[in-house]
Amino acid sequence: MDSCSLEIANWRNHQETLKYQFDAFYGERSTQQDIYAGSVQPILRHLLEGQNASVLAYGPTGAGKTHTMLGSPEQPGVIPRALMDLLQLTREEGAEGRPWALSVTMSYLEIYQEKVLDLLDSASGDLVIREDCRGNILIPGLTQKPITSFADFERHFLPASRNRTVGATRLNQRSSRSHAVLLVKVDQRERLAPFRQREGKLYLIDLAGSEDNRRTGNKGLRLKESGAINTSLFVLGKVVDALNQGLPRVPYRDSKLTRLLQDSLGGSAHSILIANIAPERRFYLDTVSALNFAARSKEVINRPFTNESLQLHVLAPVKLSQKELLGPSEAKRARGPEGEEIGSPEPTEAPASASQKLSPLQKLSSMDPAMLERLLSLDRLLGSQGSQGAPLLSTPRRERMVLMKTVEEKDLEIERLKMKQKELEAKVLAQEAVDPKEKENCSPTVLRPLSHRTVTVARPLKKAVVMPLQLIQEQAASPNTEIHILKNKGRKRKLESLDASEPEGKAEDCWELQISPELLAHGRQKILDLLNEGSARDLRSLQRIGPKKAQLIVGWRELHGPFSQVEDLERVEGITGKQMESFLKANILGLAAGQRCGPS
Ligand SMILES: Nc1ncnc2c1ncn2[C@@H]1O[C@H](COP(=O)(O)OP(=O)(O)OP(=O)(O)O)[C@@H](O)[C@H]1O
Repeated sequence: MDSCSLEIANWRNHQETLKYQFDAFYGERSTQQDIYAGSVQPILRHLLEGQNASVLAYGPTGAGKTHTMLGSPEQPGVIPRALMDLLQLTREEGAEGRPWALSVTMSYLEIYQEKVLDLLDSASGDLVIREDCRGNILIPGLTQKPITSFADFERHFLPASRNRTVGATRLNQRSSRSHAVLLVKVDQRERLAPFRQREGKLYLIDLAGSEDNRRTGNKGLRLKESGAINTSLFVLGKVVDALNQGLPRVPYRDSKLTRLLQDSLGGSAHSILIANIAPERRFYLDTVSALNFAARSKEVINRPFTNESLQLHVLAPVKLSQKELLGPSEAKRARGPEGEEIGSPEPTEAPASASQKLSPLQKLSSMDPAMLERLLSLDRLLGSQGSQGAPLLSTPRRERMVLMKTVEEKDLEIERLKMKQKELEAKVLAQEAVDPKEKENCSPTVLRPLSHRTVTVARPLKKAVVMPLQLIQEQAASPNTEIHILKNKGRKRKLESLDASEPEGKAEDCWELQISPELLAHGRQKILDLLNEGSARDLRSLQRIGPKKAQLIVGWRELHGPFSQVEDLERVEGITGKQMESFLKANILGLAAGQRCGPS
């Protein structure tokens, strides 16, 4: 329609059209330069402000993502153009006499079948993705090559690109079978006081294409790859939806791709999504799906911020004494045998005079920013509560550390209690699923939000264990009866015998106790058959399986083959061990209840 919108026929209703509004729309006549200059180039300057940026090419297989990102020698794409400009910018900004010294490094990786592989070091194995205390995503062990010129970049990038996994499918002779991620880091160091440091990260991502395997003709390995690609793109969609809906849990960890992009999706980056679409009729549904995804992604609001810190050696020029830094007792330990201050050529000044010379910022600069932030918020909290005494920030470092440790421990304890709470909630819900009548009897407090409850809400759970226990109660009524139960020990299931005189609470925890071993085995087999043979729709008939989980299960099955036991569900990305257990319990108890209420 115009440079920001497009309109396509609505396949559901031929009288209507679907209209999409984007920041930019590039038609068939657009050139690589149009896309780069119009949408990508403007974000590069943010890297020099210490902010992150990312560009993702998304779309169905064969629609031109690699062409857009890499291009050809005649029509270079986003990656070579961005690198050329960024290196030029950093040379200008980092020139002698300018306030900041700049350096650029590059890393290049692919996510292939949920493995993170270093393309600059083909010998490296699957790398782990971690998050630091400030929420930055890191990949320890990933190669970083310093680059100062475009020739440097090409020297590393071109051979590494050949390491990328590609393969022929019916729709693309050189189809990318992995998500390729080029990471370019710009580090800045201020040449004069206060010697600030900044880091800006640029992710340039060529995503693997979503694939309809009926059309790609994928089989064997291609089908497995396709399963991994579709699952991770599905999770990407889930993340975008969760961000749009403001859900408390965004499932970043459900795939390597979204985990890696955690600080670029709804995080601190300037993000651009390029949705590649193919205008041919046979790609119509792929086009609608890519446009819908792009429209949803456009709603995500990122909040870019500057990654800035102060260099530690800044403390020497301001003559900060060891005592100021460490507190009196640690300063003593840090002194040499003659009492001279280690690492300080200047004579020691009295703490009072030293501190008078320091601005508050300089004093705080010695601290880990995360800790500083927490201390500030604690100080604010104490202030708002009218607490007496010195604020935390002016207590000596050692005491501060002790206080921080206590706070951390309390946090961990709260987290542990929250987990316990969730576990109990899951049990209550499982029980409700089994016996709706009991649900009516349950106290309404069971469904109150977490914050309104105390941590000991086990009582409704106890009350909810009614129907399936009948069998046990019958058996327990006869003295000296031994009941066989299946007890969870780690992942191994062990047959143990439990004396009927076991305390009631223990019997309650072992829900398998509530049904006969035959019924249990039958239920497990029925669920396993459904997991292996059911369509996404069939899977939704299971308790605790919604449309998204059903899709994840189908994706996993495509990738890894049939489940050998129900517990394998835990291996599906996005399904935790706890969820698997609560799934097993709800379904088996549900089946058992069905059998008991049946015509027999
Ligand atoms: N705008 C374009 N101009 C010229 N050729 C193009 C254009 N877009 C794509 N192509 C060509 O179409 C073919 C498929 O494109 P490409 O490999 O970039 O698709 P893709 O979306 O990356 O696919 P996959 O997801 O399977 O990796 C390539 O041969 C590419 O050169």
